[in-house]
Amino acid sequence: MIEIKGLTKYFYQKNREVAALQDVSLTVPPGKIYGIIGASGAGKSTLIRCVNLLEKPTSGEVVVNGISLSTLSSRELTRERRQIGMIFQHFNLLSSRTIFDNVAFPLELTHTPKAEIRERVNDLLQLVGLTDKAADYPASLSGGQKQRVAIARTLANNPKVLLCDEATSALDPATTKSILALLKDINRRLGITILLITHEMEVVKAICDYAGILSQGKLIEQGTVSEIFAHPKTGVARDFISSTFHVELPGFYTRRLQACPYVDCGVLIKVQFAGQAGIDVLISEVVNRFHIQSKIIKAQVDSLDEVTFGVVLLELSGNAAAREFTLQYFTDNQLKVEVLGYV
Ligand SMILES: Nc1ncnc2c1ncn2[C@@H]1O[C@H](COP(=O)(O)OP(=O)(O)OP(=O)(O)O)[C@@H](O)[C@H]1O
Repeated sequence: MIEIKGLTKYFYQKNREVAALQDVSLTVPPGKIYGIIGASGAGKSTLIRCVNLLEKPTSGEVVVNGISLSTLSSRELTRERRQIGMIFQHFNLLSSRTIFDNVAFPLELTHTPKAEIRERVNDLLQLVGLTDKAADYPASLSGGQKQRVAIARTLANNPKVLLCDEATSALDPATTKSILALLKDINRRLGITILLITHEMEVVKAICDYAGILSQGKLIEQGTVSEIFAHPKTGVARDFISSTFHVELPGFYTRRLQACPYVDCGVLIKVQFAGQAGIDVLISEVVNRFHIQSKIIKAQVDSLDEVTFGVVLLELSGNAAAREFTLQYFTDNQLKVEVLGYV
C-alpha cells in the first residue's frame, strides 16, 4: 500500500521557483495498480522520485506499507527502500555483467549465500522468460528483454511495491504490450502494489485499476480507470482518452470535405461517447425523431468493466434544421460532438 499525503515539491533555479508538485494526495490500495498520467513537465518524474525519497519533498508525507519514509534515519531508509522496487525507461542495467549477474546484484549487496542467489536468480529468469539468456550480456538483448531483466532484478529483494518510471516509453507497441502483460502477471501472482507514471493513456487502459491525471503539478482528477473513461471531468482527461482512439477520416472524405455548408450537403461529425447509453440507440433515435439519414464511416468501440466508450465518424444527411436538432440531441445526451466539415 502506498499513501501520498499533501506532497509538495518546489525547485529553485536562480531566482525562479518551480512548483513541480502541489499538494498531491493519493492512495494505492494493496495489490492494485495505479497509473499517473500527465503531459511533459506535469511533474510525473518528480512524483515517483519523491515516493522513494530519491527526491526530498518540500512538504507532505509518503507512507509505504504503513511506514512514513520521511521519519526514517538514512540506514532505516536504505532498508525500507529494498521493499520498493523500481524500473526505469532506459533499464539501467550493468553492461559489464551478464544477465544472471545483473539479477544477482541486489542479492550480493545483501550478502545472500551463493547457493540461494543461484536458485533465486534462476527462478526470476524463468518468471520473466529469459532462462536461456542467463550467460549473455545486456548489449545483445532487445529493449523488451532488457526491461525483463530489470524487472527480474528489482524483484530479487521481494519488494512489496513496484514503481515504474515510463517503463515502456522506449519500446515498440508489441513489446510494450508484452511488458505490460508481464507487469500485470507479477501484480496478480505476487500481489505487488504498483505505482506507474506514463504519458500514454493506452498503458493506463491496459493494466491500471486506478488512475490520476497530473497537470502542472496538481492531481486534477483521480478515480478508477473505468470511472475516468466513463465520466472524465477535465479537458485534459478527455484529451488523454481521445488519444487512445485511432479513427482517421478516409482519404475519399478528406478530399471532398468543405469548411462551410452548401445546398443539400451532409455534415460529417466525430462523436465521442462513454457510459451506459449505447451509441447505436442514440443514432436510431435521431433517425426516427428528426428524419435524418445517418451513415457510420468509421468507429472504434472499447469497453472497461461495464463501461463502453468509443468514437464514431458519422455522415448525417437531411435538412439544416434536422442536422442542428441531431447535434443538439447528441450533446444533450452527453456525447462530445465535433463537426469535421460538410460533404
Ligand atoms: N532538478 C530540477 N531542477 C529544477 N526544476 C526541475 C528539476 N526537476 C524537474 N524540474 C521542473 O519541475 C517540473 C516537473 O518536471 P518533471 O520532470 O517531474 O515532469 P514530467 O511530467 O516527468 O515530464 P517528462 O514527461 O517530460 O519527463 C518541470 O517544470 C521541470 O522543469
